Amino acid sequence: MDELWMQVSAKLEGAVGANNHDRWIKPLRLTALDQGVAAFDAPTRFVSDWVNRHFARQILDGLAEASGTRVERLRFEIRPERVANNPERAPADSASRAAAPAAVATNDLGAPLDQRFTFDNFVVGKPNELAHAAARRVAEGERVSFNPLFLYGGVGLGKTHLMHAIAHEFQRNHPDAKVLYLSAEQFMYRFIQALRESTIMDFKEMFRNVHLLMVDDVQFIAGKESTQEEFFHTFNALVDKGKQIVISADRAPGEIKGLEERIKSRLSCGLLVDLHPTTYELRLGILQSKTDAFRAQYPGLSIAPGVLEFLAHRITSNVRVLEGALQRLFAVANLTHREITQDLTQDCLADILRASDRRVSVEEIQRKVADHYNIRLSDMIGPKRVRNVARPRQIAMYLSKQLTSRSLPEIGRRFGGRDHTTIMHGVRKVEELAAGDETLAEDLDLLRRLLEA
Ligand SMILES: Nc1ncnc2c1ncn2[C@@H]1O[C@H](COP(=O)(O)OP(=O)(O)OP(=O)(O)O)[C@@H](O)[C@H]1O
Repeated sequence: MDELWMQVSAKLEGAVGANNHDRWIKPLRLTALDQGVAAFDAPTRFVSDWVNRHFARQILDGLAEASGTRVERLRFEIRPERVANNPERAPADSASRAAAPAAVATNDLGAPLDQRFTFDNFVVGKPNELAHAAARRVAEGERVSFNPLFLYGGVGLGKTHLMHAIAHEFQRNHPDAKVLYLSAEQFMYRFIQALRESTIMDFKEMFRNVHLLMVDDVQFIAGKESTQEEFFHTFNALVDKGKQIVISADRAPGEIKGLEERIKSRLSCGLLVDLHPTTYELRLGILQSKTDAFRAQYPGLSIAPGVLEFLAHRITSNVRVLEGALQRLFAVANLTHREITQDLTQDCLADILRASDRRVSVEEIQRKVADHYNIRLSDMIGPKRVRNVARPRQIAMYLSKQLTSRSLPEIGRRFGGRDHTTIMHGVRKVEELAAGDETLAEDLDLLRRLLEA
């Protein structure tokens, strides 16, 4: 059984992510597989219920595939003494953290905190500077100046990252304080569990004894009346005691439909800060910082000039997608022992790039570049080879390759029917020159921004 489970568990890591895997799958032990029922030992009821709700399908499929038999049901027995890695008892000492840098339970009452989500790893720019400053202030924990701090903004813009950073820093400044970070979904789940098990008093006490409560994705409780009621009381009790609360949501309290008015108004009492969509500069900063981290992980990999700028320009949806793109790029380059070039980037990220295609046209690029260098638009496609015409033309070729998803032959056709090798030569030439020529690099940056606007 152990061997079978090891095999399935390893596969599940890819499907559910390392954090979930560490927290929920690893603590389970498969004890029997009989007549379509898989029996497990689990450390707590909370873990088994969570697994049942969130990962049952993947576990059933994984077991069926690995065992070659039909598996239809999961059964759990709560045996904390029999499972090796009980997350609820995970030690929070620094040695164990060093061994598992990605996820660890410093936050033993709530969800695990990601060790990578710190203030040091958070890149600050115009769109998030206010949120970052407010988060820093709360993390000092000196006095409660605004309660709650309400962070909101679109998907993948860093709300969770900032909340974890606050939790880490607050705990560092106040080692004895109880910090509780959890998602609104977990809040609801724990509340229902407490009702079911008649442990509501314990539940209330647990929440009311924390020094810092952080609830992520609060929009989740919209429309869930009794959870809202309980949340409201917890919230008031903590505010009355002068304890800090941090909340995040995908939109401002007033815009969350299905949220009671009194909760909206309570949530709006403190400081509301908005994480704005990223700018080109912030995206580039984040990419540079993540690249430094990846370099440590993949020593020896090199990245050609212009690739990060290309990604920052083209992937504008959110930071999670940007990060995923870079991660994929490093993994592929590592596996294939290749340098990360523009070509590799376009091959390996074709799907992501297509999805966030900015639809800048080659014609528009030619027009802007011709204006910038004061040459005629017709020279872009004409045959002139003098330097003051040929160089801007190569720059336009380079930008066309960077900013559009056109292939080299397609770009060639738009430059007066030139061959794709001529375009490739132009692109390479500009890459080489930009690496050593600051004025050219600045020109490219400016043109990119003009085209992005
Ligand atoms: N300014 C930043 N600097 C560094 N990394 C960032 C920044 N903003 C976001 N990230 C990274 O982007 C990813 C997504 O961020 P996070 O999970 O905090 O987003 P979110 O706003 O909570 O999104 P969701 O609404 O989906 O929960 C994380 O890996 C995070 O580290």
